[in-house]
Amino acid sequence: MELLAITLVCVFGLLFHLYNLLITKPRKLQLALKKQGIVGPQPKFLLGNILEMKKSYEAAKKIVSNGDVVDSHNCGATILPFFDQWHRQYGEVFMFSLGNTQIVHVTQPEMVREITTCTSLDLGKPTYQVKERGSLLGNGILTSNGPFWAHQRKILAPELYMDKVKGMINLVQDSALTLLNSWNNEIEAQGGIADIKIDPDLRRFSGDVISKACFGSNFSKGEEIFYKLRALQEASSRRVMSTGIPGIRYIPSKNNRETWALEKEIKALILKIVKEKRRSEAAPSDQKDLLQMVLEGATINMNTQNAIDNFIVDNCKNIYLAGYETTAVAATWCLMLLAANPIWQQRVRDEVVQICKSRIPDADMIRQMKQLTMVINESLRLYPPVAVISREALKEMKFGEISVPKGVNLWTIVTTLHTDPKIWGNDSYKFNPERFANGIRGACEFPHVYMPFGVGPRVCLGQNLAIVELKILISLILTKFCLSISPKYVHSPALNLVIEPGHGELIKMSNPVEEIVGESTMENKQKALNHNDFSSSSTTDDSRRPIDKKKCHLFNRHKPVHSILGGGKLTGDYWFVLKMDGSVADILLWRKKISGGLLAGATVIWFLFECIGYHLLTLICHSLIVSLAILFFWSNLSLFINKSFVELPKIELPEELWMRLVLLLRNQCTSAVGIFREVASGNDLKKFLYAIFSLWIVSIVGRWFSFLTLVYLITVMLLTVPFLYEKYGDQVDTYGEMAIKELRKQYSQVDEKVLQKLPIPFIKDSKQE
Ligand code: HEM
Repeated sequence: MELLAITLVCVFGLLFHLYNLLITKPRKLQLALKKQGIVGPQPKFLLGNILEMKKSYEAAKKIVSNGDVVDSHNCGATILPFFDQWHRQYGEVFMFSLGNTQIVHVTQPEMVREITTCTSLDLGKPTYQVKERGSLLGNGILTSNGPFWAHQRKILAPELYMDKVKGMINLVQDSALTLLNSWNNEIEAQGGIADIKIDPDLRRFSGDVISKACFGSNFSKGEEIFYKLRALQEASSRRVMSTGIPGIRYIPSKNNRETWALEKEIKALILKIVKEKRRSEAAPSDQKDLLQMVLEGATINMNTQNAIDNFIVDNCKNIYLAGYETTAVAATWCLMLLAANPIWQQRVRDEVVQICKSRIPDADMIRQMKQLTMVINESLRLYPPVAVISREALKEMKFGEISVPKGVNLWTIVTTLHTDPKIWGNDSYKFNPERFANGIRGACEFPHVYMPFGVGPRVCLGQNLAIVELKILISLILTKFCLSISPKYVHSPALNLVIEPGHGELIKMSNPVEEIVGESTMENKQKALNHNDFSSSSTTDDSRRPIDKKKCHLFNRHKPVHSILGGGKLTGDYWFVLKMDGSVADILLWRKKISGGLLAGATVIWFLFECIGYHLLTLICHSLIVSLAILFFWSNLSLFINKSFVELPKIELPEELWMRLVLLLRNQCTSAVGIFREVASGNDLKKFLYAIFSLWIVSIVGRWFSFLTLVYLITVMLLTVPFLYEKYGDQVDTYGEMAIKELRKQYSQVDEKVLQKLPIPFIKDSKQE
């Protein structure tokens, strides 16, 4: 009897709770809003307006366009079509429901300003997000509220300030070069022009950057986390349209089971990295990565190990998710817009070439890129990765004339605000970066409605890093490739937590020369020729002029000397040697001050050993004696004068540089062995004779000089011949061609009179060929 009574009380209690949750509470909130004149579409029991939204979304998705018609960019009409319709019907402020969650839609500029810049902790991230995306985001910085959020922001923010981001530029450059290298290989493999699906590659790029920024030297392990997070994100976005339906996240459906398994695996992977990091803490490093900051923050105000673990795991996931997908889609849309607008593409390319002058863009250079900034701003206006900024009133609050009851959500639709013709003018759906010529203030009447990175206290923490990534990547891509929209591209923006191309992003990419030759004017062709190679930038300096393909060049070369010497070359497996290859070319062509120093150093060494008769070991010992004596006396003298000990700087040889050197040496040795094999294989008589002749010449020259003099002469030649050849290439080419013709004549005479008469069969074959 007692048991029956308890069961009945429990059942009635549950029913009452459900009635309150599903009917009374939403009705109360709707009534409170209605009283203030806020209306909206009629919600259905349990689902609210979800079915209507789903139907409208599916209908809009069917209207897709191909690459030829990407000239109007109303992506809001495809991804959030119901808002357009409700906006027209109910005005700038209206309400709707997602399940039992009540939402007020706001696009009225003044009210938007009040909401987004509100600093009260009573306005926070919607609580339904924590429930719905708990497995993806946990209670990290993106979803948490109140003092816990403020604590997380305090820990993470300083790590993403501009001065820290400047320290990450190297890793952004490296990741960008890896991407360019892979595209270059693909284009070369397909004969100079290729349709490339850029979005997965761009995700890999931004994931790579975040992995390195987050996990430092452990970044390779971050890759596995990255793939699992992507899968978790896909599983979570499949649930977007069931947002707000109570209890649905507890049902062990296939999707939910997949989500739970991934969540567990990701947690285990992150904690494994943390464990390894703690173990290696015996040798603390000055360079703190983001994970290090999270680890230090986790120990403050946390009582249990589980709370510490959750803090670490949630924030790692949050940074990853906040940073990689958003930046990747931002880059994707920006490249799509540049591919569809060749004039802007060329404008930005010209600017980059002029600023970078054959160097890889750095912090200072990207700061000067005004045209690129305008293009990125316009791209983020038309395709903001984050479509909705949402908040929840955690207590009753007032915005303008409207009193917002506790529990009501406020949604600001970024796509609507970014394309409203009343704010941006009649061309609001067109790509026109010129509108940002005078910055954001000059572009629209209400600058605060431009919010690709949000505004106010919860503004994006990673915007500096994102902009640096975008600028470095896009500037490098434009100087290396020419972009156009592939005919196979289907323009269909889709909402999967971020706004992304629904069918992927296909861009036709080619070496700039080939592309423009095919479809544009001679003037463009000449311009593109100037941009043929990243390292051979277009400048007024005659020594860097582009190669004229019609003219005969020595050894039939069709590339500038700098490029032949390896400058900006993007092939080969060891992409990280690239930067050094570029530097070698710069040094040989006297584009770096070090060239003079090298020549002078080589001359001094040669003079000491060869002319004065100094010995290597003696020189090393004498140098060490002098430097040790100077430092010893200086340390003691400074102690005497300043009364403080002068500590000598700790010198650590950079591991990366040594790796590069060793790899470069290994590559050169491998290619030398390859050439030896090829010549020795007996297939090419001409090559064989060239090799024998060259070695014979070297053996004679070797007899005339000592080894050191020979090395010195080679150094002098390396530092003078390419430089002089680049400067006086035309004259050298003319005389060189004459000399080669003469040599060929002599060779054919020898061939006819001697070689053909020898009874060796392959000589005759080679002649026929
Ligand atoms: C183009 C790239 C990016 C875009 C468009 C973007 C956009 C945004 C937006 C709109 C918000 C604010 C959401 C709101 O107010 O509710 C935000 C927050 C945030 N973003 Fe980004 N983001 C980008 C890149 C990054 C990167 C690279 C990182 C980290 C490395 C990052 C870390 C964060 C964090 C931690 C927050 C939460 C701030 C808080 O709630 O206090 N974002 N982002």
